[in-house]
Amino acid sequence: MEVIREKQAMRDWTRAQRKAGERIAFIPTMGYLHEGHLSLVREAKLHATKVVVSVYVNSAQFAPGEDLSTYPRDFEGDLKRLKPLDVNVVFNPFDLYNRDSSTENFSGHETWIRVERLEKPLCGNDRPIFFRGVATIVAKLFNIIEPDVAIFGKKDYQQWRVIRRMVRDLDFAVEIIGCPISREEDGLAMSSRNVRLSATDRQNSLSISRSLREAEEAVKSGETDARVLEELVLKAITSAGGSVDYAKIVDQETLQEVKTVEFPVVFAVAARFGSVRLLDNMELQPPSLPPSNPVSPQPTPGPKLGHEIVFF
Ligand SMILES: Nc1ncnc2c1ncn2[C@@H]1O[C@H](COP(=O)(O)OP(=O)(O)OP(=O)(O)O)[C@@H](O)[C@H]1O
Ligand SMILES: CC(C)(CO)[C@@H](O)C(=O)[O-]
Ligand code: BAL
Repeated sequence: MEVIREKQAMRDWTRAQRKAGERIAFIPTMGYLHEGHLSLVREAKLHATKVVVSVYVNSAQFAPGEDLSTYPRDFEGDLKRLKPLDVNVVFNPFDLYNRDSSTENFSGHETWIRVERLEKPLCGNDRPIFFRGVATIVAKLFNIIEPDVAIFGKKDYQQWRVIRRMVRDLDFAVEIIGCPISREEDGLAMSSRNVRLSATDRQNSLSISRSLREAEEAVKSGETDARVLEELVLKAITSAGGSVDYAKIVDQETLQEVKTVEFPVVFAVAARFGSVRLLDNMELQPPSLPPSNPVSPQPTPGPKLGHEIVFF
């Protein structure tokens, strides 16, 4: 497993591999890796012959006052976790922006990607520059690494949708795959930030996944009123001491709020316990639709891996 820190060395590596007939999968991360990240690596190996994982905490997606300075980091631990999975390259650049050398700001960088509609709801309300930062860094990473396929987790559902849209709209030659959420045994969605939860908040944060499961059961029993379902989740989380940024049932494609659960929707939640902001979500199908109903029409059939594969 090679660690590459320079853009040009990364590009040279990919181009040499492609010349040799290899297919390259890429997993962008911000490090402090857990089983959720490793599940993306395993998925990547089903789609490619070589795997690149980036570890880069992208300051451009954090607004002032957000948790950039306390974001957990453990690069040596990350390498130990990736090694047994036969990852080929860990791309760990020092900095990817052309910054004014005397400051930490972005005065040397002025090009930003906005996915105008999809970036606005849900996390876009609470993190005003988040998706601009994510779309821009992912575009830069795609340009540097030039992967054939890139893997994202559906834990960050809106991020996955934003990236898919960017790839489609800007004609990136990369296939985007979304993977299911990996959970702890008790149901908490795995997240690097979980490590910052106090023992009490860790316990109380289970109200998120538990109430989402209750909402899912309610839908199975015939409840289709989105407001009723949202209220159920909101109450469960606030009663457990959490503060809800949003608990919304939205269309899986447009991320616009729906009134009733009549077509494939996703119940998306962001909630804070202490200073830790957690995301979780559940794709919901009304009982009348078969559970395997695809999220979106597939232009070409993909391999049957149980995960949504989108070709552009
Ligand atoms: N529990 C999980 N299941 C599946 N994918 C995940 C999970 N957690 C993170 N990922 C995916 O891993 C990739 C990198 O995410 P990132 O490094 O930000 O980790 P994270 O756990 O989401 O951290 P945090 O939410 O604390 O920022 C993203 O595509 C993200 O969706
Ligand atoms: C996609 C990403 C690596 C961009 O910095 C980040 O938002 C993440 O880890 O989900
Ligand atoms: N996984 C999303 C990265 C962030 O919250 O900044």
